[in-house]
Amino acid sequence: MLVGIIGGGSIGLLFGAYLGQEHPVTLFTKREEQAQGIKKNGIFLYSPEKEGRAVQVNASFEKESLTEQDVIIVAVKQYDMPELKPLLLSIPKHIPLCFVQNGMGHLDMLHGLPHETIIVATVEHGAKRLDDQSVSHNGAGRTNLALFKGHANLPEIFPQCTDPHFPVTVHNDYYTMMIEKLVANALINPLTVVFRVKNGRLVENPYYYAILKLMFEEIYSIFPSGNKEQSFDQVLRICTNTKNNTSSMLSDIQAGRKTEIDAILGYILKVAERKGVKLQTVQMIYVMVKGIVLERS
Ligand SMILES: NC(=O)C1=CN([C@@H]2O[C@H](COP(=O)(O)OP(=O)(O)OC[C@H]3O[C@@H](n4cnc5c(N)ncnc54)[C@H](OP(=O)(O)O)[C@@H]3O)[C@@H](O)[C@H]2O)C=CC1
Ligand SMILES: CC(C)(CO)C(=O)C(=O)O
Repeated sequence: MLVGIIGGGSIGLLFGAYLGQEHPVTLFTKREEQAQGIKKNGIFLYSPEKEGRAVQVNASFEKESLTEQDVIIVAVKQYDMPELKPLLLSIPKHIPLCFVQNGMGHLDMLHGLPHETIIVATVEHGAKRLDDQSVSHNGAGRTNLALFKGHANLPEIFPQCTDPHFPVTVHNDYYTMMIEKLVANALINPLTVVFRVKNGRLVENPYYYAILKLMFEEIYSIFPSGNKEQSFDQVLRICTNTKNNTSSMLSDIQAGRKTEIDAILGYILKVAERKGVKLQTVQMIYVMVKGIVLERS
């Protein structure tokens, strides 16, 4: 299966390295020098259990060969999606597109795409790009997939990977799947920014944990999906599995990039407002992240 990946950041490189072991992968990058480096040397995959190894993949700065792919995984940040839209519209409608973004902010845009099959994914791995060709797999989780649009059989159109460190699970209900991950990101990402810590410290430090729990109570009152205890356990599981990772939002802050705060906490606050509910802790953490961003800019 010919796999195209748009975006050579933490997740694009991680997916490229795992899927590239079993499929011809082409990574479509924003910068020419990144594509050249990957074409020459491959992607270096590091993980705590294994020594770094290179996986050969193709890479391209030009986007013409997007039209030759069997499936395309879009691994740019949610805030880069509007700029990417013209490119996505130029991809033939029969090619399935898969979106891995955290938060819910991109879903409106997906409604406007003409493609017959659109997949959404929630990624529970912790990954951090070390440089243009290297990624550290800082916490093995799983990738959850669900159909957002279309009738395809997901295991047939999404590339299989037999590596036990890269499991993929298929879900029937995309909305529930995404809300579950939204809750985890709403707690982990902003709190790691405010406290400047890796994910694991949020459960290891009892004071950070107390805020995590307080925020969870507020968010669960807005999205009471499934059993409350199980829902909180799922957040703790993701936090623990990715304990050595720097969250994507803290990475954004450290690199002086925009953050996905509006697609994550901003979305939750809007839903709460529509329901006439005030989420005091969530509101405070949202404002704190916005303030930190302003200070860096
Ligand atoms: N990192 C993590 O552990 C996890 C991240 N996620 C989610 O996955 C998504 C991707 O995150 P992550 O990989 O961390 O983000 P990164 O910022 O590491 O990577 C985003 C990449 O997209 C590239 N890009 C931006 N615009 C374009 C474009 N027009 N064409 C081609 N490439 C483009 C950037 O290029 P350039 O390098 O030039 O800036 C960058 O390489 C996010 O929504 C995040 O929330 C989900 C789970 C875990
Ligand atoms: C899974 C987790 C929490 C990994 O850090 C993530 O989604 C992110 O950083 O955006």
